[in-house]
Amino acid sequence: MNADAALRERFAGVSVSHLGDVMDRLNVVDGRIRPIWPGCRLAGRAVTVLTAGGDNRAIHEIIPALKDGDVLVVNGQGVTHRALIGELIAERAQRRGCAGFVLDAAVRDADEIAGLRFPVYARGVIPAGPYRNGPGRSGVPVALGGVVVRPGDWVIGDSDGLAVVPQEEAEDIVAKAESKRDTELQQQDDIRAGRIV
Ligand SMILES: O=C([O-])CC(=O)C(=O)O
Ligand SMILES: [Mg+2]
Repeated sequence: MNADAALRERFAGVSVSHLGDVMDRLNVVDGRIRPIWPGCRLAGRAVTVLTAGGDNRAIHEIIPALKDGDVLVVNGQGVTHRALIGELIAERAQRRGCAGFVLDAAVRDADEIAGLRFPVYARGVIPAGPYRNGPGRSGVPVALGGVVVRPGDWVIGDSDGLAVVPQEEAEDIVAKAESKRDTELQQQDDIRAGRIV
């Protein structure tokens, strides 16, 4: 297993709440960017897109470059009256090994994406389709629900929401989150055994 795959597995084993806690409760994304199907989980490194509201040209352009474990992070200006992606774009990305999408924007084809079990987090769901005119950029730092995401940063999602882990600190942060998880598991045992009342 390469280093990224090993880290991905460790991130998948901790909760987003614990990751937020060990980053001083910062680096947690606006809670209005939600998983679009129940049980959705996500861990991978960011590939970034900045696009005009309601326009997915830059997303189409980046899909063929996606690699195993990438998370596509899109700043779509928070626009929720037009969907930037749907089932077809999702399935193309999934077939390239993409770990999921996170959009500060809306999406569509929610049932079909749930059927793919492809992790997608978005600010909204709406049937209205996108324009494809541009402008857009990729590979730049983007804002995601109040947090800066640079290409290569880790993005972790569970049912509570999303956290962004700076790439330089990934090992340190995941180790602290594992430690917090283990401490709380012990506390849970103590509660169940009546040692903590
Ligand atoms: O039409 C689009 O570009 C978005 C969409 O519904 C899909 O990817 O299935
Ligand atoms: Mg569609």
